[in-house]
Amino acid sequence: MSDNVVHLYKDPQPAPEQDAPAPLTAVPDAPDTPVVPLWVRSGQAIKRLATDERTATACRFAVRHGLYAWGGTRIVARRAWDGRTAARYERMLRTAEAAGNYEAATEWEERGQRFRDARHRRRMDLLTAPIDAAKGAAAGAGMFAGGLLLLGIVLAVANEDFTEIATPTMAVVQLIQWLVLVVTVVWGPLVTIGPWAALIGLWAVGRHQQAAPQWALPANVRSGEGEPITPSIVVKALRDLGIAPLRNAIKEMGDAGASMLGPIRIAGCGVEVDVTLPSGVSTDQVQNRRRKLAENLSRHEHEVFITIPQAARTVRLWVADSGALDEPIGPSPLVTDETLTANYKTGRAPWGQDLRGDAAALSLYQRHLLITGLSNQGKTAALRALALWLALDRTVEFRIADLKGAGDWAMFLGLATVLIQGPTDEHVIEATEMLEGGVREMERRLQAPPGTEFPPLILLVDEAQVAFMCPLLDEDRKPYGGSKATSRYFMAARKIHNQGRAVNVLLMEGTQDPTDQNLPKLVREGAHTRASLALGTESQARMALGDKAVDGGAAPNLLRPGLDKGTVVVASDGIDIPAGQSSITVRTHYVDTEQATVIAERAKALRDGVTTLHTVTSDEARDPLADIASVVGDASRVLTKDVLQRLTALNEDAYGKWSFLDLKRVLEGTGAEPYKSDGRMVIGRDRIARALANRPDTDSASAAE
Ligand SMILES: Nc1ncnc2c1ncn2[C@@H]1O[C@H](COP(=O)(O)OP(=O)(O)OP(=O)(O)O)[C@@H](O)[C@H]1O
Repeated sequence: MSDNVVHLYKDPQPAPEQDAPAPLTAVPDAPDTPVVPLWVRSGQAIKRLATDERTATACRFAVRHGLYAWGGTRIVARRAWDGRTAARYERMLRTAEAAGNYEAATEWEERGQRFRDARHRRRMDLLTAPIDAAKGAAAGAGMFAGGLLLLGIVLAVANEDFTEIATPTMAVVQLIQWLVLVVTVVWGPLVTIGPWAALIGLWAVGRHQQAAPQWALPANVRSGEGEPITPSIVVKALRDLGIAPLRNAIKEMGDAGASMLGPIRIAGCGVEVDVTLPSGVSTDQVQNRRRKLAENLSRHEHEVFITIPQAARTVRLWVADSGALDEPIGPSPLVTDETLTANYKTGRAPWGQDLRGDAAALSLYQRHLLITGLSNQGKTAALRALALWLALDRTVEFRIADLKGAGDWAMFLGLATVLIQGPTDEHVIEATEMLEGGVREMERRLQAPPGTEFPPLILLVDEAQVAFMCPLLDEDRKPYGGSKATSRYFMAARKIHNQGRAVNVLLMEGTQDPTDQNLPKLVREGAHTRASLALGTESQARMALGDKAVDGGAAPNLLRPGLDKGTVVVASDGIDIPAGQSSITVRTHYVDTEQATVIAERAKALRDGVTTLHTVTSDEARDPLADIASVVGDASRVLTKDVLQRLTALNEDAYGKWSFLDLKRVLEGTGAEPYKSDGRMVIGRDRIARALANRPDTDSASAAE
């Protein structure tokens, strides 16, 4: 019924909530907060006050300015003492002696002696000086009085007035009276102000010299951020290095410890200075304290490089301008200069900048290369930049195995003659066979008549540690990985290292996080150019670059993973390394994958068109399917073992190293794959014939795509 009722008034609005009487709730009394005793509260307040940053700043301010006055007094006193005594000569003499510079020591001794003689003469003169001074004063006073009298007489005669004789004398007397008056008026304030003025002078000297303890100095001075490197800062940093003989020798030298330093030269985004260490201090003692030295110079550890130049007992410090190393370097000439070409023999790959900011270019001519580093530090990018430059020389052939296979080398498709991409054991087998193919080519070249010119063949394996760690055995039970005399990858790499250089068959390897297992000693030492990005430990740095480079100051283990991406420490005779140094640090230009693809396209344009193999077949352009068909002959089926034997007999070079896997790989997808007959693997004549008849015109096994 209610549905039929039409109300004559609007729907009643619900009563506004505020009109409803608020429900009364009983609020309990706030619980009694326990009263903290006064002494605790006072203690807390004092603690808060004492630890407040503003209190610390105020204390520092007060102490600093107080000590400026005290420090200034010491400095002025010392200067006065130096000026009056032979202390300065003594100090310089000790400095020269401590530095082993006996010639300078003799000279300072002579100068000191001359100073003493002159001082002695002055002192002797002082004995007779009062009498001479009295005589001089008496004579002067007499002459002055006589002069005044004469002037008075002249005035008296001129004015015809006898009283004028005394006028000049009286004028002088009055002048003296005035002077006395002035002095008596000024003296009081002078006595009051004088000491304060002197104090302000001393304070100003102390302030100028920052003569207060380090902790009391203002924050910006304390941190030394951006502080330029001056001789005194370097000497102080060396003194506080914690090497007792060095500290003592510098103390002996006094302020002039700077004589240990050569000139401070601007070098790229930092400065460079040679330090000749006093006897008893060895260069490696300084090298081992790189972090402390950097901190003493108000720099981060990675901003200070210590190398050993040729001069004996000398270390060369390179100190970056604060933060300069974190600035990116510009793009690679490979990217910016579209007309750039390369010359394998005479050219150098523009790789980056050294720390001095000079272009760092690497010659790859007849040098095997090894680049290592922790994961994700820019190893592939650095290696690829070199390969891309080399690709701009159209005579260079590349065979590449990327055992990560994430597409970092994909742009070499159509540029490299072999491109293997992937991390599986199958890929390792292919990479090994690629290297063995390189060995065969090398051996062929070695047998050529002397003087034959060979085009460069670059065998490049990225993530080579995957190959060394591969546990797979071939059909002869020879391991692909490992570092035994039977290890196939290892032995192929060794052979190329031993003999490939002279015939331009070169191996370039990129590996990660080196250990003795994933980068055997013989392989690391076979590379002529060794480069390393950031590494974890010094022992890894030794593996990557060799003992000589590390002993000479190379320290990729001190690069900062993540922050120093693309920075490589290089030991090679293919790059300009300052005399006496064994390595150089290069900040490489980053060529990303997109840019790399563009450069690769340019390189392809220089070539007539290269067919890239994704698997490795024989060196000669043979037709394996046809060869298999021919060795199977009329028999309806032949054991795969026999097929392999017959293939070897047909062409030892092409098929001598073939295994069952090769046979299977070549026949895969053709419909003529090996199959089991009577429990043994065979190849069928009819199937092969069908496969031959049905195959497209181009051989799919070796087609580019
Ligand atoms: N020269 C460089 N300057 C700045 N950043 C770089 C440089 N080279 C590489 N990087 C950065 O480092 C990243 C990793 O580079 P890359 O793939 O070459 O390292 P990787 O050491 O080969 O890594 P992994 O071996 O772990 O695959 C790049 O994506 C890039 O961001």
